[in-house]
Amino acid sequence: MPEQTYDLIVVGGGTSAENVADRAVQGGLTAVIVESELVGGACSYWACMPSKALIRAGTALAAARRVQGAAEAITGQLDAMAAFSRRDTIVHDWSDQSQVDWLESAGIALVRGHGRITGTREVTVTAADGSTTVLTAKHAVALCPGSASLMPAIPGLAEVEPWTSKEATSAQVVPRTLAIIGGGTVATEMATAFTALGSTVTVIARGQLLSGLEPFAGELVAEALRRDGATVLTGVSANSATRTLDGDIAVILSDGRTVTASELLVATGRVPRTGDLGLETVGLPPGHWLQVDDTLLVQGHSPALAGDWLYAVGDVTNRALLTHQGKYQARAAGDVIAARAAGRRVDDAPWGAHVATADHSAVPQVTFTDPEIASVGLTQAAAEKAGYRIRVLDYDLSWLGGATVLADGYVGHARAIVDEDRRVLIGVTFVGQDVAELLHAATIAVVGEVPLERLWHAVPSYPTLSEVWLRLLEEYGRPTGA
Ligand SMILES: Cc1cc2nc3c(=O)[nH]c(=O)nc-3n(C[C@H](O)[C@H](O)[C@H](O)COP(=O)(O)OP(=O)(O)OC[C@H]3O[C@@H](n4cnc5c(N)ncnc54)[C@H](O)[C@@H]3O)c2cc1C
Ligand SMILES: NC(=O)c1ccc[n+]([C@@H]2O[C@H](COP(=O)([O-])OP(=O)(O)OC[C@H]3O[C@@H](n4cnc5c(N)ncnc54)[C@H](O)[C@@H]3O)[C@@H](O)[C@H]2O)c1
Repeated sequence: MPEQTYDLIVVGGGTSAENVADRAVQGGLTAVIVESELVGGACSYWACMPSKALIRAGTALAAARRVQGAAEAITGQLDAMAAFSRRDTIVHDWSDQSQVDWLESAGIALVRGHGRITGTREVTVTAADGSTTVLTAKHAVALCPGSASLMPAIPGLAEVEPWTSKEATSAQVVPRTLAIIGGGTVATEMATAFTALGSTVTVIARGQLLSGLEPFAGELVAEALRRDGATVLTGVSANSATRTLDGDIAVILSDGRTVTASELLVATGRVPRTGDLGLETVGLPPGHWLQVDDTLLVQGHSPALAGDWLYAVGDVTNRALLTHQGKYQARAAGDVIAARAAGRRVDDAPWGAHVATADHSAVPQVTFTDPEIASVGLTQAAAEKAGYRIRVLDYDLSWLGGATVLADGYVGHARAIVDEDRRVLIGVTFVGQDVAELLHAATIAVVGEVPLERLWHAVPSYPTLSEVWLRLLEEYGRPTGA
């Protein structure tokens, strides 16, 4: 059985893993990544990139339709096959060669196969042909196995073999009719994509759409999906599923209705890929999310965890299931692993170089529906629950000169949450066409705890959507200088 030794072993080869390894190597360590499928992970091949590629054809067309003069030039239909082809190019036809080349250029070793912890600082990799390699880490092991689709225990569901996000994002045909169970990010984004591609879509959501965000976000998205021909059912659950004689899937709802569709997508959240990771060998329960501290060290009471050697990064921590947030955690983890290995000072105070402080209070997210949703920090409800003394600022984006120029009949809304005790922003949400690129300014304001008085000096250009910043400040009231 071959054996290899590295300073750092990273299990999983997604975006989080790549960034942990890269930072550790830049910090002077040797690192190996263990990957059982495609280097680059979910984001590149089954999640962010293909889903955004599928959505883009529809939103580009819709944007042109909203500009008199441009709309007249649209004489044909959206070409779904061409959209699939563009998606295939964007995911490199599911080849990870370019990412493998990048690993090599970054000085990171790769072992293909399924990794399992088999002891303290030890990972055994089983390759596709059954052969095994034992890897030993001098300093640390970082677990980055990501997450998988949650399949709820609905009678008949497994038997009808529904799509998960993986089948939806890699689809090669447009289903005539598509039912979607779930009302979160995947459900609303895929409803947006497949409605534009030509499916007749029915969303089955047990609550309101996008219930973790400001309520107006889900309401505007539901309104837009209905306008575009989708059916959005809220406050109903799927009780069972079955195949009909003609091969369709029938979903029986809690209110007695039946939704029949040629495909069914289940988009009800994620589970950690920790069931077969060897966690039991170090006293951790398999199948659970991994608890970490802000330096991404796995928390637990087992003596096998002594010596600060086991880290977890990305979805598996259940902190914020987003590519950019996993990469942020990874930069901190890679740097702190290198610092601890070299006996250098660890900068673990809040907002220090070696901690993922933003996970708690400033997570940005764009939901690529039409209208888009861009949000960071706390919603009004979350801020109230956390006990902040807040003021809520609302503004209708359609009143902006920038919106008037951007699109005829622009629909959108902004909300900012002010912490009245510190007079800083703790949450911002924008909903509307092209608001994604507004988000980073909000993230900087929240992370930087920029006083409202200073924000008056950040002058937005006219006529752009960013003038919403001025309007929100005016809603709050201009400082008098008295
Ligand atoms: C449909 C969809 C769309 C999304 N869109 C966005 C978006 O637009 N923006 C955004 O920020 N986030 C988005 N996300 C979330 C984003 O995809 C994840 O947060 C991100 O991919 C997580 O990265 P990760 O490195 O933690 O895990 P992953 O990317 O899942 O990587 C884990 C890797 O580990 C490998 N692996 C697992 N176990 C083992 C093992 N034992 N041995 C060897 N290898 C193993 C897997 O094969 C996989 O390649 C989306 C998610 C979905 C489902
Ligand atoms: N643009 C983006 O950044 C983007 C896009 C897609 C996914 N993601 C990430 O991927 C993660 C997974 O997305 P998701 O949409 O699967 O999860 P989610 O948590 O966003 O939504 C899950 C939905 O399923 C519903 N649900 C849960 N259990 C159910 C059940 N038993 N029956 C019926 N409904 C049920 C919930 O009420 C919720 O509406 C998210 O956390 C998100 O951060 C991000």
